[in-house]
Amino acid sequence: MTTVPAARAAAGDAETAIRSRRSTVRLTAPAPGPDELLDLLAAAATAPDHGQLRPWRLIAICGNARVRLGEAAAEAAPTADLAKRTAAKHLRAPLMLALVFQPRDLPAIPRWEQLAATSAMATTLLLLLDARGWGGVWYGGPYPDAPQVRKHLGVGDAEQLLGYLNVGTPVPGEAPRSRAAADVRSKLSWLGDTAL
Ligand SMILES: Cc1cc2nc3c(=O)[nH]c(=O)nc-3n(C[C@H](O)[C@H](O)[C@H](O)COP(=O)(O)O)c2cc1C
Repeated sequence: MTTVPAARAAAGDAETAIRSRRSTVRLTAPAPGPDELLDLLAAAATAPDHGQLRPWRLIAICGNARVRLGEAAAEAAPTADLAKRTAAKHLRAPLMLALVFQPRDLPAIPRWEQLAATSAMATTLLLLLDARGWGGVWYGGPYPDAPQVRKHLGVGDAEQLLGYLNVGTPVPGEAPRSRAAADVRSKLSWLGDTAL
């Protein structure tokens, strides 16, 4: 049985991990391998999820597969310059995790709840990566809805690409970015007696 002090210590660890997490843009090799990724994913899949639908899947893209995906995305760019920049964006991390949303048509669990569950899983995964010393950042694109990208990744008609989690090792020597505390006072209102 977990004792109260032990539970408090664990909560402290979790809070420290949450408060210190930052997205890492500058990433290098290595990235977590298949076994560690599955382990992390199993932990991330514990995020709140109405009905435990897990309405998502990930496609891990590494090595030359990033080049080929970059070429497919570049086809969607309107200019040659943007095409070049788009292709380069696929080489910024050793591992890209394409996040594919798979909503199901269920009256009791609307699409927005399934999207929220998917987002909760993704942010939990980023937090776990950060806590283990890996770096990660969520990008919405490039061109997640482009037919070339969808076809290349095999995104089905009923699915939606929610961008990529770029994953790898934070570039050594970069100072951790500090974070200004958010002023959330205007974000919380109460109804009822606050003397709890
Ligand atoms: C769904 C989603 C998509 C995002 N897409 C982009 C993006 O395309 N480009 C970008 O610079 N940041 C994007 N961000 C923001 C970064 O992932 C990151 O959260 C932001 O840079 C703040 O850094 P922090 O997580 O350390 O606070 C996205 C975030 C989310 C949740």
